[in-house]
Amino acid sequence: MKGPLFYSKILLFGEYGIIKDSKGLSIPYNFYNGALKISENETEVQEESNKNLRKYAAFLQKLQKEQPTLVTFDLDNFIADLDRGMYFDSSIPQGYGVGSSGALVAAIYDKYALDKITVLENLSREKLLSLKTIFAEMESFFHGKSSGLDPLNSYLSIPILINSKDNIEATGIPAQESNGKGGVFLIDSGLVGETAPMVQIFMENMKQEGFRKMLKDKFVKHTDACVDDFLNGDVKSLFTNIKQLSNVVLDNFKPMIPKQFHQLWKKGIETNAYYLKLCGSGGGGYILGFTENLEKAKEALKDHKIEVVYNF
Ligand SMILES: Nc1ncnc2c1ncn2[C@@H]1O[C@H](COP(=O)(O)OP(=O)(O)OP(=O)(O)O)[C@@H](O)[C@H]1O
Ligand SMILES: C[C@@](O)(CCO)CC(=O)[O-]
Repeated sequence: MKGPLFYSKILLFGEYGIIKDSKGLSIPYNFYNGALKISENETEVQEESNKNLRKYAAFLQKLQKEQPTLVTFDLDNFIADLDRGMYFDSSIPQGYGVGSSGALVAAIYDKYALDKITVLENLSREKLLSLKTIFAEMESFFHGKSSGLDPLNSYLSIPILINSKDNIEATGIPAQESNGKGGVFLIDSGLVGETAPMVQIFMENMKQEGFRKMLKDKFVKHTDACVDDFLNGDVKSLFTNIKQLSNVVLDNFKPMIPKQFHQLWKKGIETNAYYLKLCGSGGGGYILGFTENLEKAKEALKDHKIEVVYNF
């Protein structure tokens, strides 16, 4: 047995901000995917995945007991499938900011949720919001606090615009320029990051008034502007705003940027060759880059592995 594929995602804008009501824009990233699969002779990796899913089944049992009106699952079937060796067969790297746990949550909801909201029906704003609320609870097992956006993106496989916490919509993004000079790219930091401790640091920082003010007056402001510019195809304004965002993140989100990238981050801002931002919660995994000139950026970053994900 092999279930449907669920894809990785890239949160282009909105990490952390969306926990506190900024805009956000998340797009599917079809390069990686995962699916639930049952096979008899399990490898070590498959066994590990199966073990993880067992812990997750116990969590879902508790969740549906505590919040029966939110969501319920066919847990008997889930556990029976786990006994038959089911695991999440996934190429999505874990702790890389591209939503491995989100794809897993989407796959489990798709297969085992009762009365589920399906992709095929007309998805009103209310239904999208219900889905996001369910996914936020389901993903909290992996993340601590979660917005639910990653699983939603993976489940629907379309770009999602977050206007605010309770106003989200499916959206289109401007078509790519196939021979555009500029682009968005991923840099592999070579380190595994963990979302939960990063979100914890953020929540701790949010207890300080100065940090809250910075978030509202700078981080959220630039994030919102970047989302608007990206969707409007206003590339010139986008780069003005992304430069500011890159600066604010370097100044205020240091624990989320691996040390060996601080200098590289700064160099981008100083030379205007590229601008870096967090990809998801940071702390390792991928770093997102924006450049008006991919050739120039590649030259400046020639010691690093780069994957282009969008062309301007
Ligand atoms: N194939 C898999 N099988 C079982 N569990 C998995 C699998 N892939 C991911 N997970 C679970 O998801 C966790 C990783 O989730 P985490 O939120 O830390 O990172 P991420 O989802 O890759 O990154 P981000 O949320 O920043 O995009 C793993 O520790 C594991 O519990
Ligand atoms: C850091 C965070 O904002 C994005 C992680 O992809 C957490 C979340 O909202 O799920």
